[in-house]
Amino acid sequence: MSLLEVRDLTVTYAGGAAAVRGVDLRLEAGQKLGVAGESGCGKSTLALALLRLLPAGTRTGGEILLDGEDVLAMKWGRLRAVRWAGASIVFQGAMHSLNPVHRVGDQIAEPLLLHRRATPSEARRKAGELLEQVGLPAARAAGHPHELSGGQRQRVMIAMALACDPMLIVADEPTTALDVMIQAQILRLIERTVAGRGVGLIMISHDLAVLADTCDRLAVMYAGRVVEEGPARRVYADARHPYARALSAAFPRVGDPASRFAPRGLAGDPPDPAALPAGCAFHPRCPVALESCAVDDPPLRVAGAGRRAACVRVAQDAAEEPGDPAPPKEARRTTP
Ligand SMILES: Nc1ncnc2c1ncn2[C@@H]1O[C@H](COP(=O)(O)OP(=O)(O)OP(=O)(O)O)[C@@H](O)[C@H]1O
Repeated sequence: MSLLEVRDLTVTYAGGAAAVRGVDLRLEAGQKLGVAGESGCGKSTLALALLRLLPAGTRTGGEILLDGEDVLAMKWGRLRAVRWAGASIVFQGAMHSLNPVHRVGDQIAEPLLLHRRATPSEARRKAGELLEQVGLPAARAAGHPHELSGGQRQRVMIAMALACDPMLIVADEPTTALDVMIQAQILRLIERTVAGRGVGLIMISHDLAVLADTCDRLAVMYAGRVVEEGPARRVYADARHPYARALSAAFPRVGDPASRFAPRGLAGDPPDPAALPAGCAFHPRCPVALESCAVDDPPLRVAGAGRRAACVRVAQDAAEEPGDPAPPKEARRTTP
């Protein structure tokens, strides 16, 4: 049994925005899965859905099996027990996630008091240990969030996420608000933390390069769907879906002078999730779209060893070259 299995997940906001559409994902214990995509593609919605933190009135469908148990079907009491202890989330802006009026140590101790039935002195001691594990002096526990830098606050968020030894950590743009040096430190901290404990990690970012460097596998989302999924470095270096290829071309590669000349960005904007185009949602922006793409919306299909992509052209090539096909030649020439 996988640590996490997401089956045909759909999320529709009260106003009708279909933010996540039929997402299937799987994560094994100790594995790191990156989820990438442009702003508005549904990454944060997916993260919130995993812990059932979506706003009231949002409709969900499908299954989110965490260690075999469906998060979407859990009774309220069970769900409360699973949050922090089964799965925890690290959000982007730690200043907004931490309570400004409470001491840092008390905030780390709170999940321990609630979920681990720790005594106040045990929880305080553990909070100090957790701070040291994320590279902060235990004495920082006595401080308030405004006394810490952005990077230090993000370390506190990671300490909180670890407090109850969850099986799964979901990190939603954990380093986006930080400068590049601190970003690298926090990424290494997350990697070490996950590796040392064997927990699963889902890391969400618009930055494919960061995910390729940090994660084992990568899922690329577009308009609420996963359009490509596979081993992280291979998806980054040689994406099969035209959107994933455009996204990876938007990030220059160190040591690859040719990539400096790769076209940046994609023409047009992602579609409004409340008014999606017919067929493949990417077809109006796709440089290699066929006529049928305005009608057909292909599912994820095998696109090489351990890889899947949702593009009619990839499916054609996969049929011609079973095993590990090259990306469509025409598409490669015209990378957007
Ligand atoms: N509470 C909400 N009510 C209605 N629509 C929402 C709500 N939250 C998000 N959306 C819409 O759902 C879509 C997906 O948003 P989401 O925040 O999941 O995307 P994202 O990929 O995480 O983007 P970003 O990187 O900008 O955070 C967007 O079109 C967004 O406007």
